[in-house]
Amino acid sequence: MTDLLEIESLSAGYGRAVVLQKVSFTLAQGQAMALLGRNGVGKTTTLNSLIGLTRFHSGRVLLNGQDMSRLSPERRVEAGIGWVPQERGIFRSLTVEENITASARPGRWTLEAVYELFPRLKERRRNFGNQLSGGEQQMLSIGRALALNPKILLLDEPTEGLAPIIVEELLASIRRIVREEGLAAIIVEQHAQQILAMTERAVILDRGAVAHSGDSAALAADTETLGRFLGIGT
Ligand SMILES: Nc1ncnc2c1ncn2[C@@H]1O[C@H](COP(=O)(O)OP(=O)(O)OP(=O)(O)O)[C@@H](O)[C@H]1O
Repeated sequence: MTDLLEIESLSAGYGRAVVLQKVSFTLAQGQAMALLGRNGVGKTTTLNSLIGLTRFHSGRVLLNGQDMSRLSPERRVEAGIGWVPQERGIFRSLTVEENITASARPGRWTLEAVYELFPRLKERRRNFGNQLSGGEQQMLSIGRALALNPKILLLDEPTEGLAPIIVEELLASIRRIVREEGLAAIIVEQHAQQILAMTERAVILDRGAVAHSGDSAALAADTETLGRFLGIGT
C-alpha cells in the first residue's frame, strides 16, 4: 500500500541556507506523528517545506504517490494538505464564521462539525478575528484548516503561548481529531509526553536531520533518547 505522505531525502531552507539535510520519513493513512526537537532544529522548516514555503534544494515530497515538491502552496492545499501555521494566519477583518466558511470544501468537517469540536467558536461566530483571545484564534485556525477537509493536517506548536487551561482544552481537541476521527497529522509541540500519548509515530530532528524515528509509545518510555535530544525525561 502506498503511504499517504512520503518525504524522501528532503533538503530545503531559506535563500542559500540549507536548513533540512536529507530528511526522510513516511506517514500512513490515519497515522499521527509527533515532530520533536530542541529550538531551531528545523521543525517549522519541515512543515513549511511540506506546504511549499521554503527553498527546495533536493529530494521529494509525495502525497498519495504524487510528487508535490514543485507545487505552489495553493496547489498543495488543493491536493489535501491542511496547514495550521505557528502565527495562526486567521483573517482579522472577517468573522469567525466567515473565516471557517471562506475556503471550506465538502466533507466530514462541516461548519457544524467544527462548532461541535470547538463550542467556543460557535459562541463567538459573529465576532471578528481581531476580537478573539489567543486560544480562540488557535481554535479558529484549526477549525478553518479542518473545514478544507484535508487528507493530512500540519499543526505547528498549536499550544504555544497559551494559558495552561486552554492548552489542556486544545490538546483534548487535537486528540479527538487524530484518535477518534483518525485524521493523519504531523504535530510540532513542546508538550512532548502529551503529544507522544496521542500519536503513533515520532520523529526527532537535530540540526536539520532526523536523529530518531520510531513508535511514539516506545519513545515515551525511552528516557535516554528524550533526555539526549529534548532535555526531558531524565
Ligand atoms: N525565514 C528564515 N530565513 C532564514 N533562516 C531561517 C528562517 N526561518 C528559520 N530559519 C533558520 O532555520 C533554522 C531552523 O528553524 P526552525 O524555525 O525550523 O526551527 P524549529 O525547530 O521550528 O524551532 P522553534 O522550536 O524555535 O520554532 C534556524 O537556524 C533558523 O534560524
